[in-house]
Amino acid sequence: MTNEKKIIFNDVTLRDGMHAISHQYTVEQIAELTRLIDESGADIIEATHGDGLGGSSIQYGFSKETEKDIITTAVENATNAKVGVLLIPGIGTIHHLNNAAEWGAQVVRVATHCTEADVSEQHIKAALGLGLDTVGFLMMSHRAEPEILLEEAKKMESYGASTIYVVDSAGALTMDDTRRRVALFKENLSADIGFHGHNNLSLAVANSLVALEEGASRIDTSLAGMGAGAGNTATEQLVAVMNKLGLPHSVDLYQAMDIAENVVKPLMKRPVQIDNLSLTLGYTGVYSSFLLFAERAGKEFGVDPRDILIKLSEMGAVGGQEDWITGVAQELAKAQA
Ligand SMILES: CC[C@H](O)CC(=O)C(=O)O
Ligand SMILES: [Mn+2]
Repeated sequence: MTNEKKIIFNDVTLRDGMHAISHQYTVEQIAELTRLIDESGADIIEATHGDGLGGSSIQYGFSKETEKDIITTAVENATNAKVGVLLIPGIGTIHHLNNAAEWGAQVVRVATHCTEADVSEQHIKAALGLGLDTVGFLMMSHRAEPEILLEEAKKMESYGASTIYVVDSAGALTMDDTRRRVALFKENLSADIGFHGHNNLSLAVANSLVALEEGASRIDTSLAGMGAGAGNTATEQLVAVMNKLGLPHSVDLYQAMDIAENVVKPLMKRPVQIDNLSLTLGYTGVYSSFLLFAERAGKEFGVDPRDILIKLSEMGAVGGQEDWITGVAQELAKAQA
């Protein structure tokens, strides 16, 4: 690998990690984690509801703290790292974005389904107008062939995004799938490239390394993998491998290990791990954040949550369609009876 430029670490423990605890971080936990993640050397700390700005709702689950408290707490406790937010157009609006910038957020990732980049135009332009580091985030990237994904990435680049992400929301990409997508971006975009992985098929670290090999310069990680499904690329694991490979970055391995072990793992109510359900997410290509919803619906209606996920995959469910889950569980229960 020939990366000479420092790889930017975008920590998502306080955003994707929200999914794993149904968005229940307290301001005290956000303050402590921000301080520790900042001290460990991460470059960007993303902090919002798991579904981004405006996500706290009956549809996605209410967060414990207000959006303002989440963002301002992160901003007040980050000394070196920039604080970032996620914005899914339609869930969050430009009004939310204006607030986030006023509260001190410096990075925004405008996230769309991988074939819907056109809905990001006004949000990307608004973010640029606010002077934010503006990133395009193509969710469920496994659902678009590399050439189609590139066309969508080009749209985000044309709107002004300076970094574009391949996002493996379902943890469904194989290493070759990742390589083809990132390599095509590298050949055809002038924007920087990022990769966001989930570990449902146990490939998050491997896919992140492949992305780095192909020229990605930003990488998403979370401590102990704290994130949706089987979690994200675990910071401490990726750092250990990058150190062995001599890849440049600024995260301290022991600090990352200690925060993961002593602070983040004790917060997990349900272990963030590869189990039958999270493996099914990766295997069938279903949104990682559907895990807890499917598990709950399975219990409520007496059906195997794997069957719920398989049905959602057949239906082509995308992020934001959490409301389908109860209906699917009900139908399966009826068919079973
Ligand atoms: C629902 C938003 C989602 O969690 C964004 C993300 O991290 C992903 O698509 O993986
Ligand atoms: Mn994610």
